[in-house]
Amino acid sequence: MLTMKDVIREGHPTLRQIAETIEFPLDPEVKSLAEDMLQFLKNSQDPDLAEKYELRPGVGIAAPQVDVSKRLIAVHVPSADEEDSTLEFSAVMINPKIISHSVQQTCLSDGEGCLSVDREVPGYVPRHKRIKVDYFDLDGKKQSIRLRDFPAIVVQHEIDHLNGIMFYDRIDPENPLALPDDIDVLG
Ligand SMILES: O=C(O)C[C@@H](Cc1ccccc1)[C@H](O)SCc1ccccc1
Ligand code: NI
Repeated sequence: MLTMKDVIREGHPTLRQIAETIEFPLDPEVKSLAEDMLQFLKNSQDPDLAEKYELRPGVGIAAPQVDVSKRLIAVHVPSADEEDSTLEFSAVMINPKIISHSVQQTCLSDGEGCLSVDREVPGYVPRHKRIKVDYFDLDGKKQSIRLRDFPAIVVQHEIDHLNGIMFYDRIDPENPLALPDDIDVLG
């Protein structure tokens, strides 16, 4: 199982590389890593397992964060409504590509963090409010989905990792708390 010791931290060169496109048929090692990444997120959101294995809670993770420079991400976003246990969005995405997006932007009111960054970096991270993403699933089937708000933010954060981009690269260095016009602040 993946734990925090497998997660590389900022300063490691892999986090600044452009990850390689994954070829099909899928290498069994890639399929196994994908499953481990999704399981890591589920474990990290289980209070008992997170405590037992000292996992930071995560809603997304990209293969470069475990030092595998391939275009593979996992996302596991629980439903926003505590009462409603149905999941909001959970997927392994191979070669994900944002094919269209809204002009309108969004951001989290508390900014963002990263499993590969062991420090607070204050500031708003403007992202597309709505996105259409094409990707391949573990069966090699092409998927095309539309996301908005928090799930969209998570997927953009993870796809950034495939392109060597860290969330703080998107914070305005002159004024981290500046809000672009018409941005929708979440949470
Ligand atoms: O480092 C990662 O890629 C995982 C991040 C992804 C993420 C951070 C900020 C905003 C959206 C996605 C971790 O999930 S950070 C921990 C976390 C947990 C719950 C909600 C937001 C962030
Ligand atoms: Ni991150």
